[in-house]
Amino acid sequence: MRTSRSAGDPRAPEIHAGDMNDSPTTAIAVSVLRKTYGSYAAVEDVSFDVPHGRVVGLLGPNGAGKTTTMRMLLGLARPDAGTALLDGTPYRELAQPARTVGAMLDDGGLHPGRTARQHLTISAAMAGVDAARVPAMLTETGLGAAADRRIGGYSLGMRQRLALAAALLGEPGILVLDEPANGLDPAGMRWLRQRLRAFADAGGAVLLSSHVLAEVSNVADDIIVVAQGRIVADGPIPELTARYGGDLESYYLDLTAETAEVR
Ligand SMILES: Nc1ncnc2c1ncn2[C@@H]1O[C@H](COP(=O)(O)OP(=O)(O)OP(=O)(O)O)[C@@H](O)[C@H]1O
Repeated sequence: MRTSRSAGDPRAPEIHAGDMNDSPTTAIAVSVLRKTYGSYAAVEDVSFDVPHGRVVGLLGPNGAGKTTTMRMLLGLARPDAGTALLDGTPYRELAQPARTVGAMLDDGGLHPGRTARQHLTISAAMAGVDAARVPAMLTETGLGAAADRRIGGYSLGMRQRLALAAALLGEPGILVLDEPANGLDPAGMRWLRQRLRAFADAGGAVLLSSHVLAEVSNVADDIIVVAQGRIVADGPIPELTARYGGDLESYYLDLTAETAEVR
């Protein structure tokens, strides 16, 4: 279970300490995480947990600290303080990272001169995953027909599909996805929504960031809202938005109105 749930006043901070137990139901445990760039605090005392079986949307204005939080979770940025654990272990200490967590950040280091098939085959080898999964992932993400074309000629949505295929390659139990729906066509969005739902229903945990609130409403169970590096709300969408008739956009815009200015 998550550590803190409170509908309360939607403007009231709902900050809570992360649950540091290593219960097998806790997929992601972030505790008092902090990251500064010079004297600038991009992430300040951020704590939350994501249990297995849930899809959690990480929301916040531009520059709020979402990507920085995900980068620390994935061992790509070193926290100044705090911990970020995946199934109880920091990313850098995972024995087989690709089997624990699938990630989609930025463009995932896609090489324009390679084909999607080559990219996934190399990714599989690096992750210690059976390359036999590659054709299935290409088909599942709708890239079968484009698999042998160079990535340099791919559209944004095609690159997103490929990044998702790479994230799913190791059959991980956790997904950390930064703006996964960005550029996807309606069929791609529906596929993603259904795939993430099925993933969570089978016991997987998903943390995804998005600015498309309607899409988050459709796919996520819970949301975490960050503003200016701090968590300002955390809980199930129906509870948090009850006073807004379930309208996530109205709730979110009200909550973040005072922090809408990009830092
Ligand atoms: N390497 C860096 N050096 C300096 N500042 C950085 C660096 N990375 C991030 N920041 C700053 O930290 C803050 C948080 O950035 P971050 O990318 O985490 O925001 P975000 O919530 O993901 O935003 P967006 O919705 O626009 O993607 C921003 O003000 C950003 O400029």
